[in-house]
Amino acid sequence: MGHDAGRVDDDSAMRWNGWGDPAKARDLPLAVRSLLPLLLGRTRRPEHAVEIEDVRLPPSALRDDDLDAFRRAVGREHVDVSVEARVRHAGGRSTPDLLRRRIATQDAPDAVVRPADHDEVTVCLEIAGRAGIAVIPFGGGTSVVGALTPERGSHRAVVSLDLRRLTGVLRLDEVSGEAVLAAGTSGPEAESALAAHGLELGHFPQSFRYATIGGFAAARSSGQNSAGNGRFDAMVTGIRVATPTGEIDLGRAPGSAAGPDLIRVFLGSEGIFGVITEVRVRVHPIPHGRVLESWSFPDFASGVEGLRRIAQQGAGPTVIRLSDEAETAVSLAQVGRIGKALAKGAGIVTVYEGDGIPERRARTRALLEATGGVSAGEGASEGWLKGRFEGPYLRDALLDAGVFCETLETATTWSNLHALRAAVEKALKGGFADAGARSYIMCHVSHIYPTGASLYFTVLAGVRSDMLATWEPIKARVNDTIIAGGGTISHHHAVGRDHAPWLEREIGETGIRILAAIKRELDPQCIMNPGAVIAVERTS
Ligand SMILES: Cc1cc2nc3c(=O)[nH]c(=O)nc-3n(C[C@H](O)[C@H](O)[C@H](O)COP(=O)(O)OP(=O)(O)OC[C@H]3O[C@@H](n4cnc5c(N)ncnc54)[C@H](O)[C@@H]3O)c2cc1C
Repeated sequence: MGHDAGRVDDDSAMRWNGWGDPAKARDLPLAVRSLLPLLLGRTRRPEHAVEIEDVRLPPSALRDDDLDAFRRAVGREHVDVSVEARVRHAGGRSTPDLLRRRIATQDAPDAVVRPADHDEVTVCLEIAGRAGIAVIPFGGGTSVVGALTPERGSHRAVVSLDLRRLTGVLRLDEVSGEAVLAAGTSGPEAESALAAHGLELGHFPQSFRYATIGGFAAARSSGQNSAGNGRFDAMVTGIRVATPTGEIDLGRAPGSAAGPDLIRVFLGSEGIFGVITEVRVRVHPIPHGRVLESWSFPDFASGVEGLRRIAQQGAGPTVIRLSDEAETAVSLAQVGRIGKALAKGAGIVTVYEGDGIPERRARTRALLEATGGVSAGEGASEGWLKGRFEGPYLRDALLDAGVFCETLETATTWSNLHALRAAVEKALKGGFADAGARSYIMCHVSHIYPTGASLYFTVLAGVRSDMLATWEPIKARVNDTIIAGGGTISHHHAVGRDHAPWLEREIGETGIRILAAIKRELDPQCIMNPGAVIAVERTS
């Protein structure tokens, strides 16, 4: 399969204040522009966003001796205090992150430091520990939960430790189907290096082109092929981490009863315990053959029933994605067609890759037909496949046009899925209505398990006042609703700083104490990404 491979290891590959390839930035397509007034009423074009040259940052708080120490560790050219480098590492790619990039006065890390390997990472952590400098590991910079916000904690400065020089397949065991990948390897780099051996990892989040292997592990990512390949956690068989108090290298056997599984401690750790430098993953032969089929359901509920049966009976598509009526109506799943054709009901996209496609497809078809689905040919699935990494470009164009656009996600059991979806939708609609804004809420299910599924919401709103100030209380209300409604605070975007205040309500006070104790042991000075996942005051 083609993976749109390409190197993305230099900063300029990503638009500094938006998504993706700067050359692909574009205005809103006419069809979308005509649709918006119908959905949201009149919107107000915001002020022009600032250019990077006009951004004002506080001067770097690092001293010459700090910079010299980092330069000796990684090489002079790999320590950068320029405004451009600092701004490019000032946050992730959530809508609040992008809104913060649109104003002139910003905050940013005091320097960007780029180690080349595990040993250089270790030395950087030693320097930071001795000097009392906070460190934020930086992979692809695609976090959408505030995990890269330059928080200093109790420290005088913070550096962004950019890991994209740690690249490549470090070891390959073709007999066992395992590869050790350097943590800064991007999705396309990993797939093209494996493809040279006829192998595939098969992890394709929408951020695939920019996000890194270490970031997938640190944020417990889940990709579009999760129905076939599982979430990223499930692909990880080993991990190497540099922490401020020592190294840990885990995962010597495919199954083990040697105490609690410490690999899991680092999956989802978002840089708070140390820096993941290597990830061992299971790989499989590149699948040959791909079959696409789209389905139309009378409504979301019958589509969900089809998905539940597929998950519980192991029918076997590689990708399955169900859009609700609102998402189907505007063809959100097919980026090139958004707003062009208004469709009814709820649409499902299925993709099959690999062996045994005819049998897997026949099983899936039988289950979807039994729950009210009608096959709609390849069309919508082809459209989805073609545009599956392009959707985020649209958000920039919407923000430029004065339309608020953000996504959020959760997961719950099948029996609770409809209640949770309704509650989240109500919280979103109510929140925007209270702020005097019309909103359009869409939802899809794209990760399924025998016991439940994810819910992924895309929100558009005609916010006429300050977008960030309007969104923050609505997001808090939605988080409250998710926790009260039995959902997880994140199915795959992780915790970062945006969800941290809600984590305790999910894992309990004892859960937070366990995480804080691990952090105190590995990072006693709390230099590692302070304030992400657990509040700084819980770790001291
Ligand atoms: C448009 C868009 C679409 C997205 N689609 C998906 C999707 O489909 N599925 C999905 O799961 N997520 C998705 N995300 C979220 C994001 O891409 C994932 O969380 C991804 O795993 C982050 O990887 P990264 O390399 O960019 O990490 P970063 O954003 O750089 O970092 C994320 C967190 O991990 C830490 N970190 C990064 N690397 C390391 C390391 N080597 N060691 C220790 N800590 C580290 C950082 O400090 C930070 O706390 C999307 C984001 C965007 C903007």
